[in-house]
Amino acid sequence: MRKVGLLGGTFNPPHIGHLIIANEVKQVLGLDEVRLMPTAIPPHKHNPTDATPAQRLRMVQLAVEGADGLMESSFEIDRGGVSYTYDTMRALKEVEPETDFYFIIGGDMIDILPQWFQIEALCKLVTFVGVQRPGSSGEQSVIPVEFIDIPSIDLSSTMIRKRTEAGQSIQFLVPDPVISYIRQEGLYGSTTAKRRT
Ligand SMILES: Nc1ncnc2c1ncn2[C@@H]1O[C@H](COP(=O)(O)OP(=O)(O)OP(=O)(O)O)[C@@H](O)[C@H]1O
Ligand SMILES: O=C(O)c1ccc[n+]([C@@H]2O[C@H](COP(=O)([O-])O)[C@@H](O)[C@H]2O)c1
Repeated sequence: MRKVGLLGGTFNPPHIGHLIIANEVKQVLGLDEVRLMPTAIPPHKHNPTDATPAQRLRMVQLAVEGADGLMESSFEIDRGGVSYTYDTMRALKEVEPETDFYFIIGGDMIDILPQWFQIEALCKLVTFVGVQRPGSSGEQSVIPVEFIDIPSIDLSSTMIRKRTEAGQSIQFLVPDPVISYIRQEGLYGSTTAKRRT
């Protein structure tokens, strides 16, 4: 059986927290690969209007370029609509019945896991892997989650958007090719921030 990690997210934009989590979990669980999979429409979040699904997918591609064992997945964006993980996993299991999937979630997600669509059936399709996130409650979940100890990273896409909007540097927080893309596309108000990032 192949062991594949999935890090689903909005990735608006991707940041080094995403890459560190994916890489740490891959190493600790001995996964063959981890796929960063941007949602089409996120189920429990405002649908981003500042970056399109195609732009978020492109940023994820640029973020994982050259990273050993990390790759992007366009599976949810290709499907379109609201990206319920249960629907995704049922579809993925049909395409790859011989793969064991490990779905990675940060501490903030663990808190709302019981409210996910078809959560009990979903638990039979994936192993949830939890990583801590500053500001979220510790390693407790009513849903079975395998917790993994990784360096805690106090970073979010919201912080990156705010810094960009304010013309502050996002260097080292976001991979360089993604920073260039953000500028090129004028995302998050970056046209005014150009000289300072
Ligand atoms: N710094 C972090 N530490 C732990 N988990 C994280 C971190 N950043 C993101 N994650 C996890 O990665 C997944 C995808 O996150 P997402 O793309 O929504 O980024 P975000 O930083 O949470 O975005 P936003 O600030 O826009 O809400 C989620 O499971 C989230 O909990
Ligand atoms: O399926 C659900 O009900 C569900 C509810 C909330 C979040 N998720 C998934 O969790 C991942 C992280 O979500 P987000 O909102 O932090 O980008 C992403 O892959 C979402 O599709 C899934």
